[in-house]
Amino acid sequence: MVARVPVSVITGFLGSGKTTLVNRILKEQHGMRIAVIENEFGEVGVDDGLVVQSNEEIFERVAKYAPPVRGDLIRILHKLLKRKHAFDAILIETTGLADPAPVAQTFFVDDELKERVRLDAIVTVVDAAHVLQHLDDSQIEEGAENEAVEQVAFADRILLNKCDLVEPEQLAAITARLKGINASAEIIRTTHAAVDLRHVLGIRAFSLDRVLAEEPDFLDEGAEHSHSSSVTSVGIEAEGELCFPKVQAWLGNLLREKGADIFRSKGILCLEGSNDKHVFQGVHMLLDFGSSAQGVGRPWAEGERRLNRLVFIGRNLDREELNASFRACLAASPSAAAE
Ligand SMILES: Nc1nc2c(ncn2[C@@H]2O[C@H](COP(=O)(O)OP(=O)(O)OP(=O)(O)O)[C@@H](O)[C@H]2O)c(=O)[nH]1
Repeated sequence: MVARVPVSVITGFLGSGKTTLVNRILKEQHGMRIAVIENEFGEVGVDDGLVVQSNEEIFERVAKYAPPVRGDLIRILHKLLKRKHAFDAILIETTGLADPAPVAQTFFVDDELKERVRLDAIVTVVDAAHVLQHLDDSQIEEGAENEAVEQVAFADRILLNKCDLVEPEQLAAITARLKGINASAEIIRTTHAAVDLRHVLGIRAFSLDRVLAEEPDFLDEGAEHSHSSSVTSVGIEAEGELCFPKVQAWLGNLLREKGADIFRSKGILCLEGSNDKHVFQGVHMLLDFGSSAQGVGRPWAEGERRLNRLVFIGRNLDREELNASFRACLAASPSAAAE
């Protein structure tokens, strides 16, 4: 019998470090051919510009799937398995708002997939700086699931990431809290998702029995789970060069004032006077800028249309206001000139 291809599901809340982990896996010299399947939440895809491109043959960034996930995901996996060159491993990165259960279920409901692939583990990346706030989120509607809790509960392994941002005593308290939700998953502390890949890939940690003990309707395809609908996204896609000091001031003020509600923001930016691709990454109030010149994201490809692409994910987002304040940062915009 041909060995089944191991699949790792990388989950974790918005901004916890999933892409950082995937990039790390792709850059490592492990000699494996790895297929990556990504799922983005929101109208404007930004991650394709943020995932590293490996110059080796090991990585094929295959496809994106859109929620609702399962049908799409099954189709993508079938397509993957038809390829001539087999993959040694498949990584599925979920959106930060995904419940990992339907993704995991995919591997048990489709007969052909059951024979060809096996779910190796659900790896949950946790943001040490924000996890308690997400686990204790009081704004989730009555009866809806808290995805942050689900992601921890379903984990076979937890990467407690961003340890650089919190004090050691806090780490101990967070670890105790995570163990309270999931006593069996091993917790590995990381910064920038730096982990020995042997602790993440090929670990054979997923146990259907354990999941069924906790969630008896796991294999019931019709089982309905209610998800919070109060979190939405606003995407902005526009041509034009931006004035960097204005963008900095705009995003800095926006996240300072509304960062409690804006869980995640990120974008690819074209800046006035620069040929590099610039990116920003926001997680609540924390904001970082980088550029392809610094090795962040990919540079503009020859002939690539230079588009600014931004996405904001959170609650109470004001689409018009976000669009208007973005436009005010365009270098040649009338409103920018009027300031
Ligand atoms: N200080 C600090 N920042 C980190 C760490 N890990 C990741 N980051 C930063 O956190 C931001 C979000 O990281 P990503 O890897 O994009 O997070 P993600 O989970 O893929 O985000 P979404 O897919 O949007 O949900 C980026 O700016 C990272 O550079 C860490 O350990 N410490």
